Amino acid sequence: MEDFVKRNIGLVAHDANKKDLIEWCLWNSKKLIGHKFYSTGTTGHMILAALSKKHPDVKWDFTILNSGPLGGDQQMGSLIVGGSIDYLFFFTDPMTMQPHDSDVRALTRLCNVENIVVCCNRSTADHIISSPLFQDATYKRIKPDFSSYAHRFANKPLVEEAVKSVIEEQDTKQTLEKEDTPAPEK
Ligand SMILES: O=C(CO)COP(=O)(O)O
Repeated sequence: MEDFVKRNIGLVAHDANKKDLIEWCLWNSKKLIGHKFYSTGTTGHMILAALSKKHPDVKWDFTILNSGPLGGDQQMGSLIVGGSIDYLFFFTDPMTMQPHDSDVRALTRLCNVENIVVCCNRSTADHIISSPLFQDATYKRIKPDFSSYAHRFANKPLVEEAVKSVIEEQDTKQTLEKEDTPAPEK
């Protein structure tokens, strides 16, 4: 038998998709045993309850974050950037505008920044969990190299130039402000 490869899996679903994700987890529950899970608040509590009911003897390893609209999506994003998540199963609702839409977009964007596996619907989730790569210890995701972006100001003359122009701009502004100030009455 192949060695078990423990994955770090994010689980999130919008309200209209929670039933779908719970069903999917139950359907794949045997394949999910032994992995580590991170989930937004409401989704996480519901999935953990369902899995615990189906497998009362299994000790599920769940870290439950805040509810999505209360910062949970951002916490998940932070975990992704920190390298703690390998897969994100995020069943999104295509029909309802979310109050935290900016967080949702930021979360999916960070998956692409880090090149982690992400899917937003059940069919794709089926394909991912059935992929041989899901249990292939030799597969290593390519971590995109953004070092040239991160260090774009590392060039010393460039930094000095930027700082100098900010200071000059401020000096000019202050001089103009002084000129505009009415002279104090005698
Ligand atoms: O809103 C969500 C994802 O954007 C999910 O949050 P909950 O799991 O707390 O419902």
